Amino acid sequence: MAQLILNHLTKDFGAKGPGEGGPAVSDVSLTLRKQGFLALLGPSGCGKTTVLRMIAGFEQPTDGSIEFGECRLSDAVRVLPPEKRNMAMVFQSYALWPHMTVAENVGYPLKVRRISGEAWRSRVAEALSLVRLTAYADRRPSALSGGQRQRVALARCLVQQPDIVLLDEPLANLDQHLRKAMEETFRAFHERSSATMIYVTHDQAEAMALATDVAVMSEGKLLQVAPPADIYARPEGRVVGSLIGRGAIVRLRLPEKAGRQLDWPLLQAALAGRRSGHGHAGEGPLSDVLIRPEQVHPDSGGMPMRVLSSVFEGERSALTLALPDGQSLKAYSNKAFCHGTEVPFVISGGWRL
Ligand SMILES: Nc1ncnc2c1ncn2[C@@H]1O[C@H](COP(=O)(O)OP(=O)(O)OP(=O)(O)O)[C@@H](O)[C@H]1O
Repeated sequence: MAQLILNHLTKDFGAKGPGEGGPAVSDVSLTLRKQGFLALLGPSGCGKTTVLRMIAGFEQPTDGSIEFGECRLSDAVRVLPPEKRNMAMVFQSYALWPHMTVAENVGYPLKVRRISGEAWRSRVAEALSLVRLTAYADRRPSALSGGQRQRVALARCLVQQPDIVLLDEPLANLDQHLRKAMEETFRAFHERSSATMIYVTHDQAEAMALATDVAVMSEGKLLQVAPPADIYARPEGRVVGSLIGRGAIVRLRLPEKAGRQLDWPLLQAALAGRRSGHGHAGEGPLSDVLIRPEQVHPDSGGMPMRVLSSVFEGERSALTLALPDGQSLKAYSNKAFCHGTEVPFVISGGWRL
């Protein structure tokens, strides 16, 4: 299977309204892992859908190119039309034909390719079985739930045996419970299809749960691409640090030679403005430090922090704490704390962004 490569991809719609100016997508370069599952994550308007539409062939880049193996799919001069790319796209709206049955909807792309008879029946049956809709083959989409409709859209995608599957917020219209169930379906779909998948979402938990790689975009630019565990542990910069996972970003003066992975003695010294093994903390340049809630623990030997809020979340409570200098932190605890109490906490680690 060939690799998809985005090469300095740029799209400028030429819009110059108030607050606008830069290109929708700016100089995005990315080599997708073969048969990988890439989640494209970022706030609304950061250019995710525009990247997806350029990959699909619906938009032409203003600059840069898209390659699939040896084949150039798009650049500022030429665009291979969508129907000539072996790609399938799944939309938020499912885009099913209301007058066709589930089986007819799923088999439609095969009909377009003039596949009929036994070959048609067996491929449709296989795709329906994968999304667990065999019993619904003769229903119309109007007689299905939202999750079932999305599974029809997935089966229609699978039946085409595409090289690349593009998914634009496919779970956005489903409730939380169904989204979780559908994540399983997507995983099975990915394993079964051996296609490279690109999944646009602004839900970081969904991205982390599904993807082999997460790409974070902001204001048209690609900020970081890494496997979920890496991007969680070592985010680059404030935007990625605040988008991925829960956590607090605090500003601390750190010695010049402090690394990026910070331990409690160094953090404690920086918070108290004391000398640490790395030099004099509390006097170096100000740095952004990401502290995850699971790194903050109540400990009698810790630093006193004020509990600003304690929210019961079932398996634990989520706390908001105020550091002695007023900055806030998040923590998890099995024990509830009263608002306003001072409790000693230790911060087992932090990551300098
Ligand atoms: N056809 C178009 N003409 C002009 N501007 C456009 C067009 N399509 C998108 N844009 C602009 O490009 C920018 C990126 O839009 P895009 O839809 O790619 O963002 P997104 O990250 O997918 O957002 P969302 O999560 O809200 O769907 C936005 O500022 C948008 O207004």
